[in-house]
Amino acid sequence: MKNKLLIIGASGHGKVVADIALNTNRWQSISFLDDNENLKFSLGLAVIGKSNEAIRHINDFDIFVGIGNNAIRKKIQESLEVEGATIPTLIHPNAILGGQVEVASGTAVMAGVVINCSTKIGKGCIINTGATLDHDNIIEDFVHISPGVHLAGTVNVGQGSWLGIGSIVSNNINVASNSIVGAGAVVVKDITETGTYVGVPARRV
Ligand SMILES: CC(=O)SCCNC(=O)CCNC(=O)[C@H](O)C(C)(C)COP(=O)(O)OP(=O)(O)OC[C@H]1O[C@@H](n2cnc3c(N)ncnc32)[C@H](O)[C@@H]1OP(=O)(O)O
Repeated sequence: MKNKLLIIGASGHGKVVADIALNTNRWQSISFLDDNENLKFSLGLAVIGKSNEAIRHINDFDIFVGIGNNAIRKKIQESLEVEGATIPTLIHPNAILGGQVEVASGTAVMAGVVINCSTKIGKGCIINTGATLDHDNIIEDFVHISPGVHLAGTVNVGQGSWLGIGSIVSNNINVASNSIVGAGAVVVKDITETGTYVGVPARRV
């Protein structure tokens, strides 16, 4: 671990990521890279360059991808991994994690999240504000669990999926990779085909 953190992406999601980092008191300095040339500061922290300049900072900074889009976050994190960047996990001090919970690198766990025991979260995920993930869940890499989502026990969410705000997944359900579950949807059956699912009960659109 280094004493400086660089966050790629200084807009909404990047700011929340920075806010977690500030709350952990792990880094002496935190700054951003962002492609918006007009953005000089975000959350009072300096934007020091563009996202394609990350590699040159690898020896001096831990680097975290603060971009909400799953596919873009995956692409950038994987290129950083190839270059040997140190990619931390960011867990808000007011998140509650049970026993034998694993959270991989590049994943952000926001304030108010509860993750119950024996759940595994992959790399580059977003576990957003106030979401609850119960026991024995498996969340694969580069998933976004939006604010206020509730996952019951033994739910598997495939790589790259996005569960929209306030959605619910019942127990023992599998969600196929790269699926989208709409805001407020309730998933009561396995999602076996990648697609967009909305409503109560959730149906493909
Ligand atoms: C901190 C943060 O901000 S994290 C981000 C949180 N944001 C979210 O979670 C947003 C989640 N997004 C959604 O729910 C979106 O509506 C999506 C992704 C499911 C669909 O978006 P799009 O692909 O643009 O679909 P579109 O808006 O064209 O809707 C298609 C149809 O599905 C319906 N629909 C869309 N979303 C939903 C939903 N959540 N529930 C029920 N019906 C829906 C629309 O009304 C429309 O129906 P119609 O054809 O009869 O008019």
